[in-house]
Amino acid sequence: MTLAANAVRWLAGRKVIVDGVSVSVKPGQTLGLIGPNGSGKSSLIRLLAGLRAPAEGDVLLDNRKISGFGRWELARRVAVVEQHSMTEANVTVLDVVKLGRTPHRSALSPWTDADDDIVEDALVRVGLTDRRDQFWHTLSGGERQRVQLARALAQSPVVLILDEPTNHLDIQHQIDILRLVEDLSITTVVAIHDLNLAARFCDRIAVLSEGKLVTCGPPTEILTEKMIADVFGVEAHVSTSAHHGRLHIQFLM
Ligand SMILES: Nc1ncnc2c1ncn2[C@@H]1O[C@H](COP(=O)(O)OP(=O)(O)OP(=O)(O)O)[C@@H](O)[C@H]1O
Repeated sequence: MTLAANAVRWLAGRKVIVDGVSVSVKPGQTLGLIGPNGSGKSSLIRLLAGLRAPAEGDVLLDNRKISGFGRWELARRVAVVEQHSMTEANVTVLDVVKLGRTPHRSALSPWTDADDDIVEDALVRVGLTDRRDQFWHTLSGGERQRVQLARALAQSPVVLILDEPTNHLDIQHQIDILRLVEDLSITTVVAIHDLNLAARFCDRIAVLSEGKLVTCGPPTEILTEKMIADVFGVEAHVSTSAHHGRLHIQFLM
C-alpha cells in the first residue's frame, strides 16, 4: 500500500508543529524521518498513523483518506509503535503481543490456531520466545521496545510506522530489528536519529526541521555534508563505505 501525507499541518494550541508536510512511501519501501529534537518527527508519525487528525491536508492510504477508515479497519492495515508505548501493569509479554490480533477478531470469533501461529511468529522474529511469561513491568527498555514491535507484527499490517524503534536497543538488536523490518518488505515509515542506520536501511529519507520538510529523496542525495551542517549544525565527513557500499557518516568532533 502507498501511504502519503499531503500538505499536512498540525498545531498544538496556536503553535504550528507540523507545517504543510508532503511525503509518500511506495508499497514495500521504507521512508526514514530524520531531524533534530523537536523537529516534528513524532507529530508527523501520529498524523501518518491516523492517531491524530491534521488541521489541514490529508493522509492517504492507497489514495483513500485515512479519516474515512473505521478504527479497526485502519488497525488491520496500519500498525504503529510509538516512542514510549505503555501498557497496563500485570500483563505478560504474551498478553501484550496477543493484543495485536484484536483488530482481526470480532466479539463472536474465538481465538484460533492461526492467531497462535501469528503471535508465535512475532515472538520468534523479535527473539523473545523465552520471555513470553515475563511481566511487562519487569522488562528492560529495549525488551519493551521489542515486545511492542512483536505486538505490531502480530497485527499483520501492510503498513508499519515506527517512532525511534532502536533508541533503547544495543547495537546487535538495532541491526536485528532494522533487518527484520527490511525483510518484511512492507511499507514502512521510521523516525530514526542514527544517520548511518538511516543510510543503510531506508529507501528514501525525509528531513524535518522546525516542523517543515527540508528535503526528501534517496539517502545518497539527502545525507550530504551540507545538509548535516545546515540542519543539525554538525560538521561531518560523508563517504561511501568500502565494506557495505552504503554511505558512511563520520562526525568531526
Ligand atoms: N501536545 C503538544 N503540546 C505542545 N507542544 C507539543 C505537543 N506535541 C509536540 N509539541 C512540540 O512540538 C515539537 C515537535 O515535537 P515532536 O515530538 O514531534 O518532535 P520530534 O522531532 O519527534 O523530537 P525528538 O527527536 O526529540 O523525539 C516539540 O517542540 C514539542 O515540544
